[in-house]
Amino acid sequence: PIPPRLGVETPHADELSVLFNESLDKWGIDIFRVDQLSNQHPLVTVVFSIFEKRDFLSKFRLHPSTLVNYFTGIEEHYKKDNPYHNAVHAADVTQSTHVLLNAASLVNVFSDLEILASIFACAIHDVNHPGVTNQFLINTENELAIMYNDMSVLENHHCAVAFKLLQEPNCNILKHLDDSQRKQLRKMVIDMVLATDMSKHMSLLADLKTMVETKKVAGGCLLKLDNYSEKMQIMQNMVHCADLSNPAKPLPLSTQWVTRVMEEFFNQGDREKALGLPVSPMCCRETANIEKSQVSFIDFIVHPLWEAWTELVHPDAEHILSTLEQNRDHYSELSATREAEEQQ
Ligand SMILES: COc1ccc(/C(C)=N/OCCC(=O)N2CCOCC2)cc1OC1CCCC1
Ligand SMILES: [Mg+2]
Ligand SMILES: [Zn+2]
Repeated sequence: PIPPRLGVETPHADELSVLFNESLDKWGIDIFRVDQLSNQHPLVTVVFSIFEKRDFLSKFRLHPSTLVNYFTGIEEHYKKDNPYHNAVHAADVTQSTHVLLNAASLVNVFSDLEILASIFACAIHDVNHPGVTNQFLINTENELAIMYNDMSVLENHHCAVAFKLLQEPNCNILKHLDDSQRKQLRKMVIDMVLATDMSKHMSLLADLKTMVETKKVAGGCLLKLDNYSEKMQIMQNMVHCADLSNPAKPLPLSTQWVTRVMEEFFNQGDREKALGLPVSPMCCRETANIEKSQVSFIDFIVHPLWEAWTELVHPDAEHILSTLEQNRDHYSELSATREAEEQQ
């Protein structure tokens, strides 16, 4: 059967293709609307449309039905009842990275294979996420923590599931890549997905800052990226930025992500309480201060990262950084009024 032009069968195909024509390359596309219009296949349609737009089907001789088959399998392995870590988040991170790759100062920096690897990594980066953190899996001696010896447990699992699925019948989208390309892609995808483990955040950011400093010295051109590790550093930070981009999106999108991530945290807190385990930070639905947590998350993690990224790709990400700063002030004002109310 010939796959539909958007990769998915939906009664809203016309509306969805208008939305993509207008906003697939834009920061702040309403990814929740993509989820609705695509009949709850946001990841398949986002990946398929980005690959079409970048002409990857012909560049890498990807077969449309194999592509739809594989990413439908991946999408099905994202747990629909996770409030946050579901296929909509994967579609969001994938589309966000697609936009970041279009920065003027990144043109000609990455090869087509590196771009394919980045988009692929985003699409699979949280596949089969159980809706709890690495720490929870470690504390409960979950079979995944035993399997991966407590090291980047979730991120190792996401990679393994994604590459195992490639071996299913009619799923091998990389069939027509040569062995060297396939080996390079596999290594790049693993390097990027493992870098989405929040425990790597501080070292990733430190390296990014160093690169920005030296780049400034080297007259600001990014073309100096000749070795693998420097290029991979940029790709890892790009995917990490996309993974932490919720607070830098237009407020109506950002607030929906906050509600979803808190719901997932609170579910974990409920389970920790039921197991007699100490409840993790921000996971107690009785005591959590949602706005306050977002303000510190932005101040200590997200803003420093986006500040460094914005400097690296100056001036292409200025509007993203200013949206982040506006949103931060919004949460800060909300948290102040909430505190004032609680005083009365
Ligand atoms: C929209 O809000 C958030 C979005 C993303 C994240 C994080 C930390 N993403 O990190 C990458 C994925 C990851 O490793 N996680 C996923 C979340 O749980 C920890 C492990 C945290 C967010 O808000 C938190 C912090 C302040 C109140 C709740
Ligand atoms: Mg993750
Ligand atoms: Zn993620």
